[in-house]
Amino acid sequence: MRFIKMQGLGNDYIFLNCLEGGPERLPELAAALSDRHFGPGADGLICLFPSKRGDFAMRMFNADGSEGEMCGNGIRCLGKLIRDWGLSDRTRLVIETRAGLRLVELLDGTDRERTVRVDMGVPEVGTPLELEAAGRRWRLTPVSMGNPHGVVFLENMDGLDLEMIGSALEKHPAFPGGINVEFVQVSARDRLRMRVWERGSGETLACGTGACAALAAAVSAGRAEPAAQVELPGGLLEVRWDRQSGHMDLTGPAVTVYEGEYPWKTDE
Ligand SMILES: N[C@@H](CCC[C@H](N)C(=O)O)C(=O)O
Repeated sequence: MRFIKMQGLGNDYIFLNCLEGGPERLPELAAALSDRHFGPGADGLICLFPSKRGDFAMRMFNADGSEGEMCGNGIRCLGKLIRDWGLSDRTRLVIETRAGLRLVELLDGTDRERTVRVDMGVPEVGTPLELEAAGRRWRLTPVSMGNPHGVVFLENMDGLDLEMIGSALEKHPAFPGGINVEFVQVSARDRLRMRVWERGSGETLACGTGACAALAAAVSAGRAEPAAQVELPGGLLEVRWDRQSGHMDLTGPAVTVYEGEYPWKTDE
């Protein structure tokens, strides 16, 4: 089975072309491909499918095989890949996700790396909650970007035990389906520093939907302007919230890493 590995700010995924039908047992395959010791290694799997509502459809699976609704870094990579595979020469593509239709716009770039902008839809910001996790109380703002997030503001992120606190909040009983958790330090009104613990994948170097959730929570709390840079361990994402339409857009890189073959037997 042929695959391509790509990354956006180090948030890396294995991509499969499933336009003619995908392999069986996708959740199990996602976990096998994502394994960083016994497989190619990635934060998850993204599959390209045909769509009746958009130009193409995408399904994304986390490293543990669970299926997510949307992936901001992954959809940018998929936009580049559709062009690289010669499936479309358009620079604007509508991609169907489990979170709805998303417009992907290919900007400048090379064969290896391209800047891509995505209309991420309208964020839904909930009322902040006080939660007990890992022996402490946390104030968390729930945000839906089509997938569930919880944003925690910190004065200083140095020394944060992301694995312990992130995993406790991810699986908190208040969120039966789990959440992605963003820890955010507001460095300036147009710059946020963020670390993320992703549902089903653990710590990742970046998260596109998470960066949008962080800005939506920060603007709603009066802490930031609606256009900001989000600084992640993997690099910078540009996020802009158009307060008139309510839509947020996300701009960042999409990078091809390598192409490979994986011995996946469909009859196992
Ligand atoms: N890394 C992604 C988000 C991936 C989905 C997530 N783990 C979930 O289960 O919702 C991004 O760039 O948005």
